[in-house]
Amino acid sequence: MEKLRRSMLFMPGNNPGMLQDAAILGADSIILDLEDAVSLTEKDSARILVREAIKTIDYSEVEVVVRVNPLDTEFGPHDVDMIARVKPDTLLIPKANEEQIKLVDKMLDQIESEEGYLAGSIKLIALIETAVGLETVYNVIQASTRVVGVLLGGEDLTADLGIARTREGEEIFYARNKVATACRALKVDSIDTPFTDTDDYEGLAEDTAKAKSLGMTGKSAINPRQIEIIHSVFAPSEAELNHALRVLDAMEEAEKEGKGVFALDGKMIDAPVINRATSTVDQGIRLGLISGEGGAR
Ligand SMILES: CC(=O)SCCNC(=O)CCNC(=O)[C@H](O)C(C)(C)COP(=O)(O)OP(=O)(O)OC[C@H]1O[C@@H](n2cnc3c(N)ncnc32)[C@H](O)[C@@H]1OP(=O)(O)O
Ligand SMILES: O=C([O-])CC(=O)C(=O)O
Ligand SMILES: [Mg+2]
Repeated sequence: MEKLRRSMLFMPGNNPGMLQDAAILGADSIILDLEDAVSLTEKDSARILVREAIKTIDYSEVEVVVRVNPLDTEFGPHDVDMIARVKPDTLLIPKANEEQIKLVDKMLDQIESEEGYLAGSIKLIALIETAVGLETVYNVIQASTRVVGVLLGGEDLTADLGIARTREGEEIFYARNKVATACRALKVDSIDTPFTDTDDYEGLAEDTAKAKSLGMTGKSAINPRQIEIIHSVFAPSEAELNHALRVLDAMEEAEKEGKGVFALDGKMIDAPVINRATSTVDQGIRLGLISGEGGAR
Protein backbone atom coordinates (compact mmCIF):
# COMPACT_ATOMS: atom_id res chain seq x y z
CA MET A 1 0.00 0.00 0.00
CA GLU A 2 1.20 3.53 -0.73
CA LYS A 3 2.71 5.53 2.10
CA LEU A 4 0.39 7.86 4.03
CA ARG A 5 1.76 11.39 4.35
CA ARG A 6 -0.94 13.32 6.22
CA SER A 7 1.60 14.91 8.57
CA MET A 8 5.32 15.54 8.14
CA LEU A 9 7.06 16.88 11.26
CA PHE A 10 10.11 19.11 10.81
CA MET A 11 12.83 19.04 13.44
CA PRO A 12 16.26 20.68 13.57
CA GLY A 13 18.95 18.13 12.66
CA ASN A 14 21.21 19.45 15.43
CA ASN A 15 18.82 18.58 18.27
CA PRO A 16 19.68 15.08 19.63
CA GLY A 17 16.70 14.97 22.03
CA MET A 18 14.20 15.58 19.23
CA LEU A 19 15.87 13.05 16.90
CA GLN A 20 15.81 10.46 19.69
CA ASP A 21 12.06 10.72 20.42
CA ALA A 22 10.85 11.41 16.89
CA ALA A 23 9.34 7.98 16.21
CA ILE A 24 6.79 8.13 19.01
CA LEU A 25 5.20 11.50 18.23
CA GLY A 26 2.56 10.10 15.85
CA ALA A 27 3.63 11.87 12.64
CA ASP A 28 3.43 9.87 9.42
CA SER A 29 6.82 11.28 8.39
CA ILE A 30 9.61 13.10 10.16
CA ILE A 31 11.84 15.63 8.41
CA LEU A 32 15.32 15.86 9.91
CA ASP A 33 16.44 19.30 8.83
CA LEU A 34 19.94 20.25 7.75
CA GLU A 35 18.84 23.47 6.03
CA ASP A 36 17.18 26.51 7.58
CA ALA A 37 16.76 25.21 11.14
CA VAL A 38 20.53 24.70 11.39
CA SER A 39 22.94 27.64 11.61
CA LEU A 40 26.00 27.88 9.34
CA THR A 41 28.37 27.01 12.17
CA GLU A 42 26.49 23.77 12.93
CA LYS A 43 26.04 22.44 9.38
CA ASP A 44 28.87 19.89 9.61
CA SER A 45 28.04 18.58 13.08
CA ALA A 46 24.30 18.34 12.29
CA ARG A 47 25.05 16.26 9.18
CA ILE A 48 27.01 13.78 11.31
CA LEU A 49 24.35 13.72 14.02
CA VAL A 50 21.60 12.98 11.49
CA ARG A 51 23.69 10.24 9.88
CA GLU A 52 24.26 8.59 13.27
CA ALA A 53 20.57 8.92 14.18
CA ILE A 54 19.50 7.13 10.99
CA LYS A 55 22.10 4.41 11.56
CA THR A 56 21.21 3.71 15.19
CA ILE A 57 17.61 4.73 15.96
CA ASP A 58 14.69 2.48 15.02
CA TYR A 59 12.08 4.79 13.46
CA SER A 60 9.84 1.81 12.76
CA GLU A 61 7.11 2.62 10.22
CA VAL A 62 7.67 6.38 10.35
CA GLU A 63 9.04 7.71 7.07
CA VAL A 64 12.50 9.23 7.60
CA VAL A 65 13.01 12.29 5.39
CA VAL A 66 16.14 14.44 5.47
CA ARG A 67 16.01 18.03 4.23
CA VAL A 68 19.45 18.60 2.72
CA ASN A 69 20.82 22.02 1.84
CA PRO A 70 20.26 23.32 -1.70
CA LEU A 71 22.52 21.52 -4.18
CA ASP A 72 24.07 24.81 -5.32
CA THR A 73 25.45 25.63 -1.86
CA GLU A 74 28.71 24.29 -0.47
CA PHE A 75 26.75 22.06 1.97
CA GLY A 76 24.15 20.42 -0.30
CA PRO A 77 26.36 17.91 -2.17
CA HIS A 78 28.09 16.87 1.11
CA ASP A 79 24.67 16.33 2.71
CA VAL A 80 23.48 14.11 -0.13
CA ASP A 81 26.70 12.12 -0.21
CA MET A 82 26.85 11.42 3.52
CA ILE A 83 23.13 10.93 4.20
CA ALA A 84 22.18 8.82 1.18
CA ARG A 85 24.79 6.23 2.20
CA VAL A 86 22.80 5.41 5.38
CA LYS A 87 19.65 5.08 3.27
CA PRO A 88 16.96 7.45 4.53
CA ASP A 89 13.57 6.79 2.96
CA THR A 90 13.45 10.17 1.27
CA LEU A 91 15.40 13.38 0.68
CA LEU A 92 13.60 16.73 0.73
CA ILE A 93 15.19 19.09 -1.80
CA PRO A 94 14.76 22.78 -0.89
CA LYS A 95 14.44 25.60 -3.45
CA ALA A 96 13.75 22.83 -5.93
CA ASN A 97 13.88 23.28 -9.67
CA GLU A 98 14.16 20.86 -12.57
CA GLU A 99 17.94 21.02 -12.82
CA GLN A 100 18.51 20.32 -9.12
CA ILE A 101 16.19 17.33 -9.12
CA LYS A 102 18.01 15.86 -12.13
CA LEU A 103 21.33 16.45 -10.42
CA VAL A 104 20.37 14.77 -7.16
CA ASP A 105 18.77 11.90 -9.09
CA LYS A 106 22.13 11.23 -10.79
CA MET A 107 24.03 11.44 -7.51
CA LEU A 108 21.63 8.92 -5.96
CA ASP A 109 22.01 6.54 -8.93
CA GLN A 110 25.75 6.51 -8.28
CA ILE A 111 25.50 6.12 -4.49
CA GLU A 112 22.88 3.36 -4.70
CA SER A 113 25.07 1.44 -7.11
CA GLU A 114 28.21 1.85 -4.94
CA GLU A 115 26.38 0.82 -1.77
CA GLY A 116 24.49 -2.07 -3.34
CA TYR A 117 21.08 -0.51 -2.67
CA LEU A 118 18.18 -1.16 -5.00
CA ALA A 119 18.24 1.38 -7.84
CA GLY A 120 15.67 4.13 -7.29
CA SER A 121 14.92 3.12 -3.70
CA ILE A 122 15.73 6.53 -2.15
CA LYS A 123 12.78 8.81 -2.91
CA LEU A 124 12.60 12.58 -3.34
CA ILE A 125 10.17 15.27 -2.25
CA ALA A 126 10.55 18.63 -4.01
CA LEU A 127 10.22 21.68 -1.76
CA ILE A 128 8.59 24.28 -3.98
CA GLU A 129 9.36 27.68 -2.50
CA THR A 130 10.52 29.96 -5.31
CA ALA A 131 8.56 31.65 -8.09
CA VAL A 132 10.50 29.65 -10.69
CA GLY A 133 9.91 26.37 -8.85
CA LEU A 134 6.19 27.08 -8.60
CA GLU A 135 5.76 28.03 -12.26
CA THR A 136 7.61 24.86 -13.37
CA VAL A 137 6.29 22.46 -10.72
CA TYR A 138 4.94 19.97 -13.29
CA ASN A 139 8.40 19.62 -14.88
CA VAL A 140 10.06 19.44 -11.48
CA ILE A 141 7.94 16.41 -10.58
CA GLN A 142 8.68 14.81 -13.94
CA ALA A 143 12.43 15.42 -13.60
CA SER A 144 12.88 12.13 -11.69
CA THR A 145 10.80 9.01 -11.11
CA ARG A 146 12.00 9.20 -7.50
CA VAL A 147 9.72 12.18 -6.80
CA VAL A 148 6.84 11.02 -4.58
CA GLY A 149 5.55 14.39 -3.52
CA VAL A 150 5.81 18.16 -3.41
CA LEU A 151 5.98 20.23 -0.25
CA LEU A 152 4.93 23.85 -0.54
CA GLY A 153 7.21 26.23 1.37
CA GLY A 154 5.11 29.28 2.17
CA GLU A 155 7.75 31.27 4.02
CA ASP A 156 10.41 31.29 1.34
CA LEU A 157 7.87 31.54 -1.48
CA THR A 158 6.28 34.70 -0.11
CA ALA A 159 9.74 36.12 0.55
CA ASP A 160 10.68 35.42 -3.08
CA LEU A 161 7.43 37.01 -4.27
CA GLY A 162 8.08 40.05 -2.07
CA ILE A 163 4.72 39.73 -0.30
CA ALA A 164 3.65 39.37 3.33
CA ARG A 165 2.68 36.07 4.93
CA THR A 166 -0.64 36.25 6.81
CA ARG A 167 -2.58 34.04 9.22
CA GLU A 168 -5.39 33.65 6.65
CA GLY A 169 -3.01 32.62 3.87
CA GLU A 170 -4.92 34.13 0.93
CA GLU A 171 -1.55 35.08 -0.56
CA ILE A 172 -0.66 31.39 -1.15
CA PHE A 173 -4.06 30.43 -2.66
CA TYR A 174 -2.65 30.26 -6.20
CA ALA A 175 0.43 28.30 -5.06
CA ARG A 176 -1.67 25.72 -3.21
CA ASN A 177 -3.97 25.39 -6.20
CA LYS A 178 -1.14 25.01 -8.67
CA VAL A 179 0.81 22.49 -6.56
CA ALA A 180 -2.30 20.43 -5.74
CA THR A 181 -3.35 20.28 -9.40
CA ALA A 182 0.10 19.31 -10.72
CA CYS A 183 0.47 16.66 -8.01
CA ARG A 184 -2.97 15.21 -8.71
CA ALA A 185 -2.18 15.10 -12.44
CA LEU A 186 1.07 13.21 -11.85
CA LYS A 187 -0.25 11.12 -8.92
CA VAL A 188 2.12 12.28 -6.20
CA ASP A 189 1.40 13.74 -2.76
CA SER A 190 0.98 17.47 -2.19
CA ILE A 191 1.94 18.61 1.27
CA ASP A 192 1.10 22.02 2.60
CA THR A 193 3.43 24.53 4.27
CA PRO A 194 3.59 24.51 8.10
CA PHE A 195 1.39 26.78 10.22
CA THR A 196 3.98 28.59 12.30
CA ASP A 197 1.97 29.74 15.36
CA THR A 198 2.20 26.60 17.47
CA ASP A 199 -0.30 27.90 20.07
CA ASP A 200 -3.09 28.81 17.62
CA TYR A 201 -4.96 25.52 17.24
CA GLU A 202 -8.05 27.05 15.65
CA GLY A 203 -5.88 28.80 13.07
CA LEU A 204 -4.08 25.53 12.35
CA ALA A 205 -7.35 23.63 11.84
CA GLU A 206 -8.71 26.32 9.48
CA ASP A 207 -5.45 26.52 7.55
CA THR A 208 -5.29 22.72 7.16
CA ALA A 209 -8.93 22.58 6.03
CA LYS A 210 -8.19 25.24 3.39
CA ALA A 211 -5.29 23.21 1.99
CA LYS A 212 -7.40 20.04 1.98
CA SER A 213 -10.29 21.83 0.24
CA LEU A 214 -7.96 22.67 -2.66
CA GLY A 215 -6.82 19.05 -3.04
CA MET A 216 -3.65 18.97 -0.97
CA THR A 217 -3.11 15.59 0.66
CA GLY A 218 -1.11 16.44 3.79
CA LYS A 219 0.47 19.18 5.86
CA SER A 220 3.88 19.73 7.35
CA ALA A 221 4.20 20.54 11.05
CA ILE A 222 6.84 22.18 13.22
CA ASN A 223 5.60 20.99 16.61
CA PRO A 224 4.25 17.64 17.88
CA ARG A 225 1.14 19.40 19.26
CA GLN A 226 0.04 20.05 15.66
CA ILE A 227 -0.09 16.43 14.51
CA GLU A 228 -3.41 15.30 15.95
CA ILE A 229 -5.26 18.31 14.53
CA ILE A 230 -3.76 17.75 11.08
CA HIS A 231 -4.78 14.08 11.13
CA SER A 232 -8.30 14.86 12.20
CA VAL A 233 -8.75 17.39 9.37
CA PHE A 234 -7.46 14.90 6.78
CA ALA A 235 -9.72 12.08 8.03
CA PRO A 236 -13.19 11.96 6.47
CA SER A 237 -15.82 13.12 8.98
CA GLU A 238 -18.51 10.75 10.28
CA ALA A 239 -21.12 12.62 8.20
CA GLU A 240 -18.97 12.31 5.04
CA LEU A 241 -18.46 8.58 5.65
CA ASN A 242 -22.14 7.93 6.31
CA HIS A 243 -23.15 9.82 3.19
CA ALA A 244 -20.58 7.95 1.09
CA LEU A 245 -21.84 4.59 2.40
CA ARG A 246 -25.43 5.56 1.60
CA VAL A 247 -24.42 6.59 -1.94
CA LEU A 248 -22.79 3.20 -2.51
CA ASP A 249 -25.83 1.34 -1.10
CA ALA A 250 -28.17 3.37 -3.30
CA MET A 251 -25.93 2.67 -6.30
CA GLU A 252 -26.24 -1.08 -5.76
CA GLU A 253 -30.02 -0.77 -5.71
CA ALA A 254 -29.98 1.42 -8.83
CA GLU A 255 -27.73 -1.05 -10.65
CA LYS A 256 -30.23 -3.83 -9.98
CA GLU A 257 -32.84 -1.66 -11.64
CA GLY A 258 -30.48 -0.89 -14.56
CA LYS A 259 -30.20 2.86 -13.76
CA GLY A 260 -26.91 4.77 -14.32
CA VAL A 261 -28.13 7.95 -12.72
CA PHE A 262 -30.46 8.24 -9.74
CA ALA A 263 -31.42 10.58 -6.91
CA LEU A 264 -30.57 10.43 -3.21
CA ASP A 265 -32.14 12.98 -0.84
CA GLY A 266 -33.27 14.89 -3.92
CA LYS A 267 -29.74 15.22 -5.37
CA MET A 268 -28.51 13.63 -8.58
CA ILE A 269 -25.98 10.84 -8.13
CA ASP A 270 -23.87 9.90 -11.14
CA ALA A 271 -20.40 8.54 -11.86
CA PRO A 272 -18.25 11.38 -10.37
CA VAL A 273 -20.28 11.35 -7.14
CA ILE A 274 -19.93 7.58 -6.94
CA ASN A 275 -16.16 7.80 -7.54
CA ARG A 276 -15.84 10.34 -4.75
CA ALA A 277 -17.92 8.16 -2.39
CA THR A 278 -15.73 5.15 -3.22
CA SER A 279 -12.55 7.04 -2.42
CA THR A 280 -14.03 8.39 0.85
CA VAL A 281 -14.96 4.84 1.92
CA ASP A 282 -11.52 3.52 0.90
CA GLN A 283 -9.89 6.22 2.98
CA GLY A 284 -12.16 5.43 5.95
CA ILE A 285 -11.16 1.75 5.75
CA ARG A 286 -7.48 2.62 5.48
CA LEU A 287 -7.63 4.87 8.55
CA GLY A 288 -9.57 2.21 10.49
CA LEU A 289 -12.68 4.40 10.81
CA ILE A 290 -14.92 1.77 9.20
CA SER A 291 -14.47 -1.93 8.65
CA GLY A 292 -13.66 -3.54 5.30
CA GLU A 293 -17.29 -4.63 4.97
CA GLY A 294 -18.26 -0.96 4.93
CA GLY A 295 -19.99 -0.99 8.33
CA ALA A 296 -19.37 1.83 10.81
CA ARG A 297 -17.14 0.84 13.75
C1 LIG B 1 10.11 27.65 7.45
C2 LIG B 1 10.81 26.39 7.78
O1 LIG B 1 11.84 26.12 7.21
S1 LIG B 1 10.08 25.31 8.90
C3 LIG B 1 11.20 24.02 9.15
C4 LIG B 1 12.33 24.32 10.08
N1 LIG B 1 11.90 24.57 11.43
C5 LIG B 1 11.93 23.61 12.41
O2 LIG B 1 12.38 22.51 12.19
C6 LIG B 1 11.39 24.01 13.75
C7 LIG B 1 10.88 22.81 14.53
N2 LIG B 1 10.21 23.19 15.75
C8 LIG B 1 10.84 23.60 16.89
O3 LIG B 1 12.07 23.67 16.94
C9 LIG B 1 10.00 23.93 18.11
O4 LIG B 1 8.76 23.27 18.09
C10 LIG B 1 9.73 25.44 18.33
C11 LIG B 1 11.06 26.21 18.44
C12 LIG B 1 8.92 26.01 17.16
C13 LIG B 1 8.91 25.59 19.62
O5 LIG B 1 9.66 25.03 20.67
P1 LIG B 1 9.05 24.81 22.15
O6 LIG B 1 8.27 26.03 22.52
O7 LIG B 1 10.16 24.36 23.02
O8 LIG B 1 8.04 23.61 21.93
P2 LIG B 1 7.21 22.82 23.03
O9 LIG B 1 7.26 23.53 24.34
O10 LIG B 1 5.88 22.53 22.44
O11 LIG B 1 8.00 21.44 23.15
C14 LIG B 1 7.44 20.36 23.86
C15 LIG B 1 8.26 19.11 23.63
O12 LIG B 1 8.18 18.76 22.24
C16 LIG B 1 9.48 18.70 21.67
N3 LIG B 1 9.41 19.25 20.32
C17 LIG B 1 9.06 20.51 19.98
N4 LIG B 1 9.10 20.65 18.66
C18 LIG B 1 9.48 19.47 18.15
C19 LIG B 1 9.68 19.02 16.84
N5 LIG B 1 9.52 19.82 15.79
N6 LIG B 1 10.05 17.73 16.66
C20 LIG B 1 10.24 16.92 17.70
N7 LIG B 1 10.06 17.29 18.99
C21 LIG B 1 9.68 18.56 19.20
C22 LIG B 1 10.34 19.55 22.58
O13 LIG B 1 11.70 19.12 22.49
C23 LIG B 1 9.74 19.28 23.94
O14 LIG B 1 10.21 18.03 24.37
P3 LIG B 1 10.46 17.72 25.95
O15 LIG B 1 9.12 17.91 26.59
O16 LIG B 1 10.96 16.32 25.97
O17 LIG B 1 11.44 18.76 26.39
O1 LIG C 1 8.88 23.59 3.97
C1 LIG C 1 8.29 24.50 4.48
O2 LIG C 1 7.10 24.63 4.44
C2 LIG C 1 9.10 25.43 5.26
C3 LIG C 1 9.94 26.22 4.37
O3 LIG C 1 11.04 25.89 4.04
C4 LIG C 1 9.39 27.49 3.90
O4 LIG C 1 8.20 27.75 4.14
O5 LIG C 1 10.16 28.22 3.30
MG1 LIG D 1 12.18 27.35 3.11
